[in-house]
Amino acid sequence: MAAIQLDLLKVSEWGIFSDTKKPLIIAGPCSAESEQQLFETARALKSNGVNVLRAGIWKPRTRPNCFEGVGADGLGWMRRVQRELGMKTSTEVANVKHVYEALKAGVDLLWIGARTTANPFAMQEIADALKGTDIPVLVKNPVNPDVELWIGALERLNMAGLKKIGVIHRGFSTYTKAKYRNIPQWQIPIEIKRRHKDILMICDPSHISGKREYIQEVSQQAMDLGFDGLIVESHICPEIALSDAAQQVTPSSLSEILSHLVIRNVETEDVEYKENIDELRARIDELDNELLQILSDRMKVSAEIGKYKKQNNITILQPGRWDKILEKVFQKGKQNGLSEEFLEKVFKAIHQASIDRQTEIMNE
Ligand SMILES: C=C(O[C@@H]1C=C(C(=O)O)C=C[C@H]1O)C(=O)O
Repeated sequence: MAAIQLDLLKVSEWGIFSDTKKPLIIAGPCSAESEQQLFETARALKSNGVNVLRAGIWKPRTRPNCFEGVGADGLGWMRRVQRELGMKTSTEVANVKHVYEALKAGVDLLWIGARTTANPFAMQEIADALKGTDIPVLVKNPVNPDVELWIGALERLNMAGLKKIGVIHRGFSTYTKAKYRNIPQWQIPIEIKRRHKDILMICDPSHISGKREYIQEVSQQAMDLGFDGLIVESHICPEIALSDAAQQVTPSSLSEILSHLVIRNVETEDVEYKENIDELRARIDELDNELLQILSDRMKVSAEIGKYKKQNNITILQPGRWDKILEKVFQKGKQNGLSEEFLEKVFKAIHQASIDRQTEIMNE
């Protein structure tokens, strides 16, 4: 299907962030647990310059019998935060009932959780329920690394007339034990940015990290990749949090993390920088041309091999040969400072394309 260009309103016109200088910050507890916990956290965040509070009211938990949020009671506490602290508030909605209750309670911004984004039926129902409103909505990536599903959710909201739409990158579920709770796979949000240059991009370092000690590095990486802001889980007393205790930070640790962030520019007018970068990019362009020529030559040889295999009734896949290639590539790569992880991705893609070409030949 052809890409739909989203009709978006700039974040400066959302009426949410008083200052749209990067990084935009949304912070607050994973869950609203009590009026006191929510209010004290909000007050501490506010005194550290945070103006948009986040809090989960309905918590989609993986297993039953976990704390599943305080429900509609928490919406009243959010109202108090708006009234007494002058902060904006945000929460997650996962179904039509949540949408109506959050709208009725005057929540300022909604976000869609990863499990909901992954479900087009739920997304369509939510989009229909939001029709006629102009509330800002941030869409978390689906749990699986599927760019189309993520964009599909944005398109459903946009087609319902919402223009204050952005994304939250919270990483992707994994079966394997990895450093981070949800692996970032940065190429997925990078692809979103490539297709929708003006979309607001927020990173959720808390859910990517799973542990508070990694929040700084993930936040910095997000800034270096041009994200507009961060949504961070912050709790007045993380140790006793009812959900996600290991990844929440106190409001003062959050300030500390933010104060260490280096915010870089996308471009500069500096003439010398521009000249030098142009020269280096010309070299990259030349190398890319060589790379393309080499890939094309390799594919031609693979096609010849395919024809020869067909004549001799030989299988396309040759596991022994493929294993030797990988082994040699890893060894040479090591001497040239290229990681196995990187080379494995590149050569697996090349091998697959080579097999696809030979399959076409076999079927001719
Ligand atoms: C090209 C061949 O066919 C397949 C593709 C390979 C490749 O692209 O390097 C290697 C082994 C085979 O699985 C071959 O048999 O050499």
